[in-house]
Amino acid sequence: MRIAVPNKGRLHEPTIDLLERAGLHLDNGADRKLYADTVDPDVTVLFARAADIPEYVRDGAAEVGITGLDQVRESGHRLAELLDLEYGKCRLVLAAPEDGDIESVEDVAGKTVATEFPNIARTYFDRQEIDTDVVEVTGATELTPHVEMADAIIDITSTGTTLRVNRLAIVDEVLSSSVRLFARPEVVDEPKVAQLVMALESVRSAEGKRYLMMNAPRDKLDTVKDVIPGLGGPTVMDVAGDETVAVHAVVDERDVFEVVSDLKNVGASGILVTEIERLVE
Ligand SMILES: Nc1ncnc2c1ncn2[C@@H]1O[C@H](COP(=O)(O)OP(=O)(O)OP(=O)(O)O)[C@@H](O)[C@H]1O
Ligand SMILES: O=P(O)(O)OC[C@H]1O[C@H](OP(=O)(O)OP(=O)(O)O)[C@H](O)[C@@H]1O
Ligand SMILES: [Mg+2]
Repeated sequence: MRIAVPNKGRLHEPTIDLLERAGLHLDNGADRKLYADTVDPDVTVLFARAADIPEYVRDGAAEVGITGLDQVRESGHRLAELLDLEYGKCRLVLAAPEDGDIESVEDVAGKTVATEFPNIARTYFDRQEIDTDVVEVTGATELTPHVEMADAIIDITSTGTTLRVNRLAIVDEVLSSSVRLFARPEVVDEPKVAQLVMALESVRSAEGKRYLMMNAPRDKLDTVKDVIPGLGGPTVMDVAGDETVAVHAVVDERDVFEVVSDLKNVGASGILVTEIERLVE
């Protein structure tokens, strides 16, 4: 199985990090190569531009790909979405100069809109039957209204800083995007693909969770159990001697602060809090 992942830019590192945490360690020195082997002899990682990944997958150069939903929509290819990986969150918006007279989508009729996403833009305007001239640019889209190249833009925003700095206001949201795992429809049932989905899901399930281990007096076990907010009941193990048991549990990271002091108060000792790499549910 070949997995196409972004070769650079903001999506590169979190994607490599996710694959690593999923246990698919990439060969050393993978960073500057075009592809990398992994610990699994049947899995290779291909590095491609985020915008080209849908084409790699459609074409069969890779079975699956990891890239933004915006890129898949822009490509127009029909790919199966297997997982929302929930990073690279951004919105594609229609924006226009703050002090101009474009306040709704209808105001863009007969005007020019610059974008890196011409296919998404045309579909968006066609659906609303708004006749607009879409001009394709490959970056710095926010500049175009200031140099009379365009009256409005369709571009990515996340914090809103770039729009604000360029005195552009959001007129409408075109698409809400995040990074997804995509596959060619024909391969979705292949065992290797299912294995990858499970591995990536297990990393996501472990995020924000901690593993608690402690000793507790056997006669306090019920109170200890009451204090632990459960993802299922805790695991209880006998330890040498009759009076003490070991208790293990998975808890939400945001509960740890309170739970640990509660546990201490009800008699637990030797409390350990550790990170969880993966959680297969
Ligand atoms: N500001 C942002 N916040 C969150 N996600 C973003 C942002 N900009 C882009 N993305 C997501 O990252 C994807 C890749 O963006 P892009 O191709 O522009 O690469 P980049 O990371 O910006 O690097 P470069 O522009 O230097 O090539 C986009 O398709 C989108 O899904
Ligand atoms: O709402 P904000 O947080 O300001 O983010 C939005 C900006 O981020 C992206 O640009 P990027 O930084 O990737 O530069 P690029 O134009 O070179 O892709 C995007 O094209 C916007 O310009
Ligand atoms: Mg960018």
